[in-house]
Amino acid sequence: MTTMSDILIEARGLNMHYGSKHAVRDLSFSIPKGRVVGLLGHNGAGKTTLMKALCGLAPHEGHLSVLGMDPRADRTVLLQSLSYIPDVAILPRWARVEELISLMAGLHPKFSAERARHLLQRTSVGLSDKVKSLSKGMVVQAHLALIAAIDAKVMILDEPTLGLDVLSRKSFYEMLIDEWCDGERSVLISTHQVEEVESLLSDVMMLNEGQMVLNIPLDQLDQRFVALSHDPAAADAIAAAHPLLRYRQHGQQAALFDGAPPADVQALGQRLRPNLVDLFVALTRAPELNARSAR
Ligand SMILES: Nc1ncnc2c1ncn2[C@@H]1O[C@H](COP(=O)(O)OP(=O)(O)OP(=O)(O)O)[C@@H](O)[C@H]1O
Repeated sequence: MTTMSDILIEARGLNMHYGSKHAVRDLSFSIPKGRVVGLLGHNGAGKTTLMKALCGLAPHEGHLSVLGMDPRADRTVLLQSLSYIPDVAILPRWARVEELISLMAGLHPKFSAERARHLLQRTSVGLSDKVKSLSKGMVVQAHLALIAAIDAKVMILDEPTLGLDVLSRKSFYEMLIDEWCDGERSVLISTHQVEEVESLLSDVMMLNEGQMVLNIPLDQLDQRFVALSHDPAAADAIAAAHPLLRYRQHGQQAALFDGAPPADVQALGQRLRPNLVDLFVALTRAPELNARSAR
């Protein structure tokens, strides 16, 4: 059971604006310790904006607490226990990796140079390499090794594997999960690679046009959503039961329901495991569905 002291991040009635643009709308959620949370949403959904608020980089309205602090007012103290990798690479190109380690050791009280060197051994990045000589994937690995060497409680990663090939993405996530996640710390990751992160995540939050359309632990997906594969002959009866989404899986027609459809409809198909990609499509494509899905 999660207690109040386990909550690392809490938002209630969070709103954010850029001028007249309402980018984040009335979000309420909490992230306890020990979670790996995926933040999903189409381009412009509000993921980066929310992450900036969590790091104290953008003003917000409503209640927001990160590690018990107000991210805007307590930013300097908060950043000792919160690590953030933004969606743009920020490692200085002129520096050698070993110089970055010395720099971090001088700047951050919770940074361990020894740990950074250990983490770098998992990568193909050498200590004497200059950042400008590294490939995009190597820069991301080096960045994660530096950030994961900080003894923080929360890590915020904004599209960390953008532009990387599949092997680099895999080794990035392996390092994160093996070396940083310890059951106490939590990480929030925004990504468009929904399929790929599904097996890593403990929870998923989906944003659509600034609103939360789903916030659920992945092990509860099966309880809430019902996916059925069915014969073409049953299509009309299935459609009449108002599924969230009709799609094809393994060459068969399928339908996804929010909650169990009536027993006579369930009897028309075989139950499938709902996957995150289908849910994402269902909950973020049709605005009229979103209100009833955001329970
Ligand atoms: N500096 C800014 N000034 C004005 N509007 C902005 C600014 N930054 C973002 N927005 C707007 O706020 C909304 C949310 O943008 P945000 O960058 O948070 O989306 P995102 O989910 O991170 O998208 P992406 O997946 O493309 O990175 C969008 O409509 C965007 O145009």
